[in-house]
Amino acid sequence: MTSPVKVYGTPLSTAAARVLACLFEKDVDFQLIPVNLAKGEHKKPEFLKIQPFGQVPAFQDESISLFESRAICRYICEKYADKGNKKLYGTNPLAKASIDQWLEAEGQSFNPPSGALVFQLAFAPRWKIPQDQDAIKQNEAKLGKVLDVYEKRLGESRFLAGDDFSLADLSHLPNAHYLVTATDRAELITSRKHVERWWDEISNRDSWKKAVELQKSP
Ligand SMILES: N[C@@H](CCC(=O)N[C@@H](CS)C(=O)NCC(=O)O)C(=O)O
Repeated sequence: MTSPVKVYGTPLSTAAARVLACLFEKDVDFQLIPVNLAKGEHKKPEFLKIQPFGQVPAFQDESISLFESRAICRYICEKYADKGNKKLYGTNPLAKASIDQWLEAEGQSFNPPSGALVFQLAFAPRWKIPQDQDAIKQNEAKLGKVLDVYEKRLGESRFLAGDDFSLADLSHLPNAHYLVTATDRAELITSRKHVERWWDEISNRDSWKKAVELQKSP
């Protein structure tokens, strides 16, 4: 019997939540090994051996040890191609290319401004860090422009990469979730008809609901 894959991190981390949602979508058993960021466990030498940048998540499966959430998700999809949602990372080069394109758009265009807004609006107040109003204004404007592109795309296509829910859609869930549920800028998503329809559909997937459930008892 093979042992479950290991995820090091906390489900409250957006990057770790991406990997957890992917594992649920692929129906792959995992063991979550808590890393307490508040206690600085991610900067300890033992952890730096598996994540040299000192960030969560880190991941281990048999002899492989990986970091970077999107790379981990791609590995899970390739290694466990026959399990769970088989279309999550496409089944042919054309589908994969489109998924990769929107996965890159998430990492390069959506994540920076949405991550900055989530940090400023949801986490800075919790951690008693002063909010940077200029950063909020600039990132809100940047994210608005990105979401205008998404609005057009999602007016033509049910999901970002086509007719099927994919890793590209899944990868947006953690930041979008905090934006909608933990900031007062939910309208960035809900004021755009097609983006809102997409958000409703992807955030109601069982895989994401299970990842959110884990956040309640991290
Ligand atoms: N690009 C990385 C980002 C990882 C990341 O930023 N993790 C955050 C939590 S969401 C973290 O560990 N922050 C603590 C730190 O940077 O010291 C990934 O996708 O895995």
